[in-house]
Amino acid sequence: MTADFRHFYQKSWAERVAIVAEQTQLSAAEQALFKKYYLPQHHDIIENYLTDYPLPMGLAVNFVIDGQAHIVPMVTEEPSVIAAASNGAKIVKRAGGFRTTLKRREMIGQIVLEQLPDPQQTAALIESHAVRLLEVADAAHPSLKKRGGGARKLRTRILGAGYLSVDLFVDVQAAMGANMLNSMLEAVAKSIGVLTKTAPLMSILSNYATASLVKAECDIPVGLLQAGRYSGQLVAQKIAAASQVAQLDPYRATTHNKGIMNGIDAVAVATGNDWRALESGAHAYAVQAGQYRGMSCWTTDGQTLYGSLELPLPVGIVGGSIKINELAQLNQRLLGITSARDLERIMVATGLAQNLAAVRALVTTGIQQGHMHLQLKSLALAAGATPEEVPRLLQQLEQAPHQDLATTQRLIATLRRTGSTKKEETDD
Ligand SMILES: CC(C)(COP(=O)([O-])OP(=O)([O-])OC[C@H]1O[C@@H](n2cnc3c(N)ncnc32)[C@H](O)[C@@H]1OP(=O)([O-])[O-])[C@@H](O)C(=O)NCCC(=O)NCCSC(=O)C[C@@](C)(O)CC(=O)[O-]
Ligand SMILES: NC(=O)C1=CN([C@@H]2O[C@H](COP(=O)(O)OP(=O)(O)OC[C@H]3O[C@@H](n4cnc5c(N)ncnc54)[C@H](OP(=O)(O)O)[C@@H]3O)[C@@H](O)[C@H]2O)C=CC1
Repeated sequence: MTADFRHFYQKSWAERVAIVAEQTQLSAAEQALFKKYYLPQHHDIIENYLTDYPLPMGLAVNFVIDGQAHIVPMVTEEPSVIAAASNGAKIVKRAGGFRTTLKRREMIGQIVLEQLPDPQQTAALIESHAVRLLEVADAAHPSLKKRGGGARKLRTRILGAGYLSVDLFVDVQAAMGANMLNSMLEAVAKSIGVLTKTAPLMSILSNYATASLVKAECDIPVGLLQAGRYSGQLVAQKIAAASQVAQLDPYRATTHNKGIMNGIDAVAVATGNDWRALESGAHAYAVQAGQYRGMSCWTTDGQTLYGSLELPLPVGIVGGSIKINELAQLNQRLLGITSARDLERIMVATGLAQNLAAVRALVTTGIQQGHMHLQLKSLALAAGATPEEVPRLLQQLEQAPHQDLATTQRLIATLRRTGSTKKEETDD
């Protein structure tokens, strides 16, 4: 790289493409990709914008949540995620659907004070001015109060080593609220600075959104879980056992939780929400009593499988880039939602459906049968197959002793040479 990237952000789009093309020796065809996915309005969303990056969007079906039927748009690059969510949702639908509970929806922000000789005294001083400080918070973003939201509570926590966290709880209404809350926190921090005669270290929302918890539950008669040669009762026992392992072992819990986030992240992206915020909050919440554990819990009494998942899911239906993302808007219509609370309920149910399908597959056929069957399409495309060649290749790949790139490339070569993959079949 020899180019000077100073003020790169002030260059026009064509200038940026020319610089990148020269620096990395891009062909005309490669540069054309930037144009293919370019959306002018996205210059205003991120910095140094070059192009869009397409991800597939599909629909998970069969969801019944609190008595309402839903289709769930999901954006994901991973095969079998949407099939699995639909599969889990179908089982729960037959059992009457998911129930959800959402008690409150507030975001928490922190103002951290440092080097305090007597944190307890500072905490008491701040708490004695709580009413005034809540007014300062509301004045920093008055439209929120007009909408029925606003600052609700102030709490102090002594962190040790001379640090004190002042936590502000805010009802952010239909938004995720990070920016609104940050503005409020910075205003309150100034007042606290004057009050305590110390300059706060920092002010920022916390993604550990414990005041935005939502829970999904389901009760499944074991007969609905039967899979191949496994009775429903046995499948229920094995799912409960897998759930227990995820409570005991962080190695398993991490994968168990990845399966849950397969669903939640895909809905977060489809609705224009900040999936990094959800990921960090969800994993932090999975650390109970000092150990990282499975986020969901499955138990059985031999007749019914009981499932539950509780997570902090601070999402919005306005704010951030949601209003300027046409597909995020359209997806709210597909979901049939008009509030952030509705979106939280659907997301937590999607996580539980996803988890049910994955764990049921793990304890019966194994994950590869269903997952690899769908993954093979990606493998065929990655090996260079045309969409027209994929169906014939899949038939052959299903039979092949090794479902890998080299085998797939050999099958494609044979198909193109002979019009059939038969020869490769005998070669292998
Ligand atoms: C893949 C299935 C669903 C097949 O399962 P199956 O038994 O062949 O499905 P089925 O024929 O009984 O169909 C049941 C329903 O599943 C859906 N379904 C079924 N097939 C499709 C398809 N092709 N496309 C779209 N939807 C599909 C569809 O809704 C269908 O209902 P129907 O439409 O027939 O009324 C099943 O094996 C499964 O759920 N597997 C789990 C796959 C999974 O979790 N994938 C995620 C990637 S692996 C991972 O990242 C997470 C993990 C596994 O590590 C987490 C963990 O360890 O806990
Ligand atoms: N740690 C983190 O997670 C951080 C995340 N972020 C980012 O912050 C963004 C989210 O912040 P957020 O404050 O939600 O977004 P915005 O800054 O966009 O604020 C919300 C906007 O929605 C408008 N609005 C319209 N109707 C409503 C309603 N009914 N309820 C509430 N607001 C309404 C508000 O209008 P009005 O102005 O009239 O009130 C405001 O303009 C995300 O992009 C996230 O990635 C930023 C910093 C840190």
